[in-house]
Amino acid sequence: EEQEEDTLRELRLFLRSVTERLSRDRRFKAFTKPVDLEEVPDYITVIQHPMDLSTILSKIDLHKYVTAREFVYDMDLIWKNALEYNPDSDPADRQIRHRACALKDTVHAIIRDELDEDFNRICERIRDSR
Ligand SMILES: COC(=O)N1C[C@@H]2C[C@@H]3O[C@]2(Cc2nccnc23)C1
Repeated sequence: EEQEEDTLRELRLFLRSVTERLSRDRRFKAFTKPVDLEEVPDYITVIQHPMDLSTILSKIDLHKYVTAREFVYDMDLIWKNALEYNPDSDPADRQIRHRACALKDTVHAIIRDELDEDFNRICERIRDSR
């Protein structure tokens, strides 16, 4: 009903604010757009489910997320993909893995600090009812 749409609208506002904050952080530049599959042709053979911040922003606007849990699942894809595709000891791989870990810790800290538990439970009940 209308109250549910009000709740989901508020969730989208929160998820956009988190995603835009992360997109402005210079540490996360490599995560802002999809990896270019023409520049990196083997990427799609290694990573089955690519994800990036611009794709998450598009999914928010397409109403793909009804809970923060689904949003965090896609955020976790970003840093897990980076750890998987960049495993080597060379400085470039180490730098992107460090940034991937920073992304993971930042996302989880923002959700812990800024997502109200009762609001989250209302979103989860909406999802379970659908
Ligand atoms: C999230 O970003 C990544 O996992 N990567 C891995 C790719 C390998 C390396 O860096 C990336 C893009 C790139 N493009 C051209 C040549 N080499 C590279 C970004």
